[in-house]
Amino acid sequence: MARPYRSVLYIPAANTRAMEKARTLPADAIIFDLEDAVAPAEKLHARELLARALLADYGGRARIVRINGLETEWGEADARAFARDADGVLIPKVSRGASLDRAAALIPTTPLWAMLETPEGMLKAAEIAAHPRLTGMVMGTNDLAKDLHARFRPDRAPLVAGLGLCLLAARAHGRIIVDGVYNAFQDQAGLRAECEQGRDMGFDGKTLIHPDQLDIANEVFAPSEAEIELARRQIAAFDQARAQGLGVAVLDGRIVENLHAETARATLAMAEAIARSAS
Ligand SMILES: CC(C)(COP(=O)(O)OP(=O)(O)OC[C@H]1O[C@@H](n2cnc3c(N)ncnc32)[C@H](O)[C@@H]1OP(=O)(O)O)[C@@H](O)C(=O)NCCC(=O)NCCSC(=O)C[C@H](O)C(=O)O
Ligand SMILES: [Mg+2]
Repeated sequence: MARPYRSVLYIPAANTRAMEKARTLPADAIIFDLEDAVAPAEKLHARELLARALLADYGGRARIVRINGLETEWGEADARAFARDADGVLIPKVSRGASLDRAAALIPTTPLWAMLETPEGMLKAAEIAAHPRLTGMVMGTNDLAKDLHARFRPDRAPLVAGLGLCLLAARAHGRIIVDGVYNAFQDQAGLRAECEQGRDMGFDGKTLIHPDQLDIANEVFAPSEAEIELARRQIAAFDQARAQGLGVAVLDGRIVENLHAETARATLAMAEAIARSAS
């Protein structure tokens, strides 16, 4: 069944106030971060705080834990601590498919997610996406820009090749894929433009760093009323054509074929999933 990942909010696991607040925020998913948002001196404390926080009710929000890399002194214990109590475990800086094998052994049943944020990860996106235990992919555009020596630009031109490779890989293997963060969390117009770019490329949603970014991501990544109405009309027109023994319908001067009807049905399924998650 379709599940929305329009808005995926990072929360530093050392921040108890933010973890509590997130229980009422309109996020489709939360990433509780033990990695880059937690200082080394706080790592063990953050792990304890997060274990306690996850006992609380987060409603329908997917609870994903970003652990420290398995090559670090904290990663393996993080993995063991959250192998059962999260809805997903997110492994940072995954650069090849085999990097997920160790995580898969430590975390036998909980869905695995991978951060795609290194140049090697872009080049190996297909083998990462093909890993049988993988559920979703998250773009780490800050780390990627750093490793590429790229500059931040509104059109994200330096990152587009990597974003595209990861999208191709995710779609080829049926994985969820969520775009990277927009750092200037008070710049609503810039966030909207970047969400629209990500949506148009094909991402399921955007990772976010501040509650003020939630409404824009939820709006941009949801089907609009006009899209829902068009989808209903496309399905009706196609069904009618089929009933007449035709393979193609024409609606508003455009063809509607089976593939368009499939997209229309996916649009309606997502709209229903969003409505369910809001109720
Ligand atoms: C960016 C922030 C440090 C700003 O924090 P702050 O100054 O406290 O913000 P506000 O005063 O405006 O906060 C208002 C209220 O909202 C709550 N809050 C703030 N942020 C969050 C959040 N992320 N989730 C839930 N709630 C949040 C505050 O507690 C205030 O509540 P109240 O007391 O009721 O008024 C801060 O937003 C922050 O730390 N954001 C997350 C940063 C983070 O997680 N970074 C790591 C992930 S990004 C990354 O690593 C990407 C990737 O790997 C890559 O390579 O690109
Ligand atoms: Mg990163």
